[in-house]
Amino acid sequence: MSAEIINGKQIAEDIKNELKDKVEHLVSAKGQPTLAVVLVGEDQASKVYVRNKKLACEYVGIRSLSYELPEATTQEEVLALVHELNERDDVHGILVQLPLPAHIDDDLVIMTIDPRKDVDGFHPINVGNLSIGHDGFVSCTPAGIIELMKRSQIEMSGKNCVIIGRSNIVGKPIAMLMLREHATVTVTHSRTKNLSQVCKQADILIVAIGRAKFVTKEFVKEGAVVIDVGINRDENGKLCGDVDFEDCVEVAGAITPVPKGVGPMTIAMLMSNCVKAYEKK
Ligand SMILES: Nc1nc2c(c(=O)[nH]1)N[C@@H](CN(C=O)c1ccc(C(=O)N[C@@H](CCC(=O)O)C(=O)O)cc1)CN2
Repeated sequence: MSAEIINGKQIAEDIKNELKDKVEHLVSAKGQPTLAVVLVGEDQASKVYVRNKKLACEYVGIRSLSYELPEATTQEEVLALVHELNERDDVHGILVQLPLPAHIDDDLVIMTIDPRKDVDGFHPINVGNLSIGHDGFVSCTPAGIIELMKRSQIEMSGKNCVIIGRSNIVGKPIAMLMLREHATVTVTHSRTKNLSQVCKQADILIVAIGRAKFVTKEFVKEGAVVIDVGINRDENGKLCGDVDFEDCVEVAGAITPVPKGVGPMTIAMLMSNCVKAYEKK
């Protein structure tokens, strides 16, 4: 039996179309929703993501203000820009693309963003709100995973969910969100014993470890939902996930591909957070 392949690209398009309609009706005396996009340095992947975010903004009807700064920009200069954007009434969301160059402290920059404009959901106040179940911005990749499952009619309540990876951007927030959906959650990492056996207990397996094709069919229970958050290059330079797709597709009940799985949802949820920031103002 072959798994259902979850089409993240199509679901992301649907979300952007819904947001476009909403923005058309929302735009008012408050002016156009506006996202400030800050990119520092020359990371090629980051440049692609930022370009795609700006294109998504244009599609949905969000104005984007672009700050593309050279690698040599100092931490103080980035912090000064964030302070300036915090103060501006016509800026509703601030996005600082990660990773920042090594001489800039990511955490300090994130903590400087006004939590009400933190559309990435990385600020400790938003992370705290998520963990106690209060309203706030939820980081885009984990929010996208939940939306992907909801729109694919995947039941989460009461299911056994195993997450591989404990990063602040994906592993920890997706654990909180799966708890919110009433799943039983296990977070695994590099020191977890018998990893493949733990994963094989999962009804829903979420993989975010950044190792190309790490998860093979030995990790997957027959019929399980497999969500692949990885973006890697294989030995031939081809884009691939953390899951060995060809191997797992025969065992899983549903699976996300890479590309066109979770990735596009990250950008759709960023758009959703921008509209939310605008509505809240
Ligand atoms: N400030 C942030 N920085 C980073 C985030 C983030 O959410 N906020 N996440 C990642 C990168 N990322 C968004 O910024 C991101 C990654 C991948 C995709 C995506 O659509 N991927 C495509 C493939 C694209 C390709 O060809 O390379 C897919 O999976 O289909 C979107 C956004 C780190 N930094």
